[in-house]
Amino acid sequence: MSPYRSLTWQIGITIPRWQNPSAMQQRSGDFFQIVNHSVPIQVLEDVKEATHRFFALKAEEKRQYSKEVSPTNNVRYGTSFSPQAEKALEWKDYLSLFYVSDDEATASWPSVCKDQALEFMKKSEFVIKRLLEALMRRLNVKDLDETKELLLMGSKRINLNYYPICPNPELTVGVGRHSDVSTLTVLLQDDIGGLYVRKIADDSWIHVPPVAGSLVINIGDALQIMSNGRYKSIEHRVTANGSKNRVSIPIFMNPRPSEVIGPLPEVIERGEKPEYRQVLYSDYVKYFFKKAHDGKDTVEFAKIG
Ligand SMILES: COc1cc(/C=C/C(=O)SCCNC(=O)CCNC(=O)[C@H](O)C(C)(C)COP(=O)(O)OP(=O)(O)OC[C@H]2O[C@@H](n3cnc4c(N)ncnc43)[C@H](O)[C@@H]2OP(=O)(O)O)ccc1O
Ligand SMILES: O=C(O)CCC(=O)C(=O)O
Ligand SMILES: [Fe+2]
Repeated sequence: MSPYRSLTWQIGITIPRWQNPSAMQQRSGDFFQIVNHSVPIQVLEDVKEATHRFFALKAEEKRQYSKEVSPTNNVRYGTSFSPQAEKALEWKDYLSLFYVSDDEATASWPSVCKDQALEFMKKSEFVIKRLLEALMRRLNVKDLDETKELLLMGSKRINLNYYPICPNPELTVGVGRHSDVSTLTVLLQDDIGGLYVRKIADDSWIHVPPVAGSLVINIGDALQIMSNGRYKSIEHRVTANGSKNRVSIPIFMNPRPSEVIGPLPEVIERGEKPEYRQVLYSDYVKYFFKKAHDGKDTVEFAKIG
């Protein structure tokens, strides 16, 4: 049994103590969806609405947050993933908001969406911590103390993704195949569909059906590295849609950029061979953003041998 499978079992029995039972709604490989997660449904609805509101702004209003002119690196509006490196652009616009503090967010995030984005982040923290605690227990890490908490979730980023109707959806993608560079990603999708995850066993793709009120949980590369490969970040992609606009809102929980990450001491203390070297997290993220989406290749950056 993979550690992740037993984690999903663990969550199934742990969640009744935080909120309600029936946490596990859908699960496929290393992705799963949770319901009864304690984030109020209204908060989810509000942030989806706020996302539509931001992308409905006039082009010149949105453009003031683009990389070229945004007064802060913490707010970035753009198209596709890494346009300078891509042969063809992805059919997606995004607003990426890096969390520094409530005051900074209030001062610099766009007013049409900042309250709703902040509220979604804050209300998700409880479930994220419980998930990380459960994941850590399987790695022999008993306590999520302050140092571990900073290592796992010392920096947070929320993206508002907008996938406009595409006239020729078969000719492009919404998001190319990739794994997230986060520790853990909590993703809210709307009811349109189009997110697929890759099944490790046979290389096939599984659609992640929208489930009302659910959150998709996705393990990222940072946790793959810290768990010495016991947890695997999952490859995923999004198709373009020929008839409907779609939004999704991922919250990426990350190590701080200045953190050096590698297999956790608790994982390798019994002589297990480290599969990954120690890497500065900001170097890892810069490497990710430098190239077009390329499946799970980013993690090779940290692989030994
Ligand atoms: C957009 O489609 C996406 C996005 C994603 C995103 C996933 C994540 O964000 S996971 C969490 C990432 N980790 C962090 O945010 C950690 C904290 N941040 C940092 O450490 C730094 O911001 C940095 C990422 C290391 C970059 O900092 P800096 O050294 O100041 O360099 P920059 O000039 O700002 O950026 C370098 C290069 O990367 C591009 N870039 C940076 N941030 C983003 C962003 N949020 N979204 C898109 N691109 C970004 C930036 O444009 C620069 O490119 P140049 O061409 O200008 O060199 C997952 C999947 C998707 O499809
Ligand atoms: O839109 C989605 O469902 C997924 C988006 C995604 O993978 C990302 O932003 O990293
Ligand atoms: Fe992703």
